[in-house]
Amino acid sequence: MHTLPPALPATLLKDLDAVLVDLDGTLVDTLGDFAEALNRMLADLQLPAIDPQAIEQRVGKGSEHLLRSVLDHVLSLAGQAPAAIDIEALYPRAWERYQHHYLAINGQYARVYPGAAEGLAALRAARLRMACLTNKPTAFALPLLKAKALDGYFEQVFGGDAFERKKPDPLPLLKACAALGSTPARTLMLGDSSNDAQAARAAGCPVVLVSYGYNHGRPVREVDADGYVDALSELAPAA
Ligand SMILES: O=C(O)COP(=O)(O)O
Ligand SMILES: [Mg+2]
Repeated sequence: MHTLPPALPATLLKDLDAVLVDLDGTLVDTLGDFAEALNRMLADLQLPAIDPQAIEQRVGKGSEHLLRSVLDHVLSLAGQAPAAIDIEALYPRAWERYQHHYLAINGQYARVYPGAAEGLAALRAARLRMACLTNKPTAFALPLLKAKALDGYFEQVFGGDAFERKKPDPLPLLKACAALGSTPARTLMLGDSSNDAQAARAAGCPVVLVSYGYNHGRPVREVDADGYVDALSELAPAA
């Protein structure tokens, strides 16, 4: 089992007031939901389907980025030059269809990662204030958290549309810290990708990454962070 590196002091949780928790790839394995909603959307547009593996590498920078990247991928597979104009011409209908399908299946092809609820319970028991901070649209994040019985842990839920910019920009973290009445130095970011880590570093938040999520197809330990865990339950203080 991987243990926390020395860079993550055992006392880290004692030096915190708050925690910001990422959603996709950190709390919930949503790749099945992404695949189902994207492939239903692609079928509506009479475009070829996309493999979950190709989707996984494209998750993390929000739904608008995901959709453009998926359209670009399937158009090039279909032998069509991925001219920006094609994508932009398809985008409004793609977005409308994607939203429709995602909301219809939200959570049905997704599962909470082992140890995630236990980890959140431990953070709550440590009296830390908690917000969910995701690049997923708020309208997708709220029903997903509720469907997976994770909503009760969070005072606030900030989606990718909550602020002017998304992770890896530090702005969402800075605004979420302010909303929780905490300072970045005393607010831990828990995430799964370089987007979470870069945003945290730029905001001045400590950051711990899970090893099992979506990091654009790259090993997560390549990403600069204060620690890595194989399950959020590892954050529970040793008895
Ligand atoms: O929807 C995404 O692109 C990723 O969402 P996340 O920030 O919860 O990982
Ligand atoms: Mg994530």
